[in-house]
Amino acid sequence: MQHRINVEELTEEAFRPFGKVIDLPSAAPSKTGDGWDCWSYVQMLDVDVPVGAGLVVTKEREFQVASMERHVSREELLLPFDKEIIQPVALCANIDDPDECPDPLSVKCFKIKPGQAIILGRGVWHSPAYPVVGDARYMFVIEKKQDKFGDEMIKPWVEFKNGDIVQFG
Ligand SMILES: NC(=O)N[C@@H](O)C(=O)O
Repeated sequence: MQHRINVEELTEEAFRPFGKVIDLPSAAPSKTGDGWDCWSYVQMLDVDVPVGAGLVVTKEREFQVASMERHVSREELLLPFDKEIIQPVALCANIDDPDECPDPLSVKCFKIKPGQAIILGRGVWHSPAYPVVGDARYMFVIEKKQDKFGDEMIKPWVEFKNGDIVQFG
């Protein structure tokens, strides 16, 4: 079955079931200087071992997703470099179930603009992000450790229940 959903703007409230949002706070900066304002800490990444960074060049392609991965033991910070990206996510129903499949009915797609970032919660299903237009580059930061169900395998992708497909736009 095919499902069709709209891409949503990234807001703290809409993204809450999937993790945390990093964006400029409306509150006054905690530090300022000559020509700069600083807010810290705007968000926390919960880790217990060193983190590593990965880079993805994501290429223009059809807006549809059939499978996702998840990291049940680790949060993941993710941010676009140069251009807007779209991040599909799905709810984690049971973080202790190694055989869980992502539920296509829980999928949401969020637009992340340069200057914004997300921290995916542990176990939250996600596909690689998509570029809005053309090709784009994004970075992710995650603990360098084995995940509980071994999602460092070569092929961590799990198809949606019943082989469903989610299209977005
Ligand atoms: N988010 C993304 O594109 N990739 C990471 O989740 C990863 O583990 O490779």
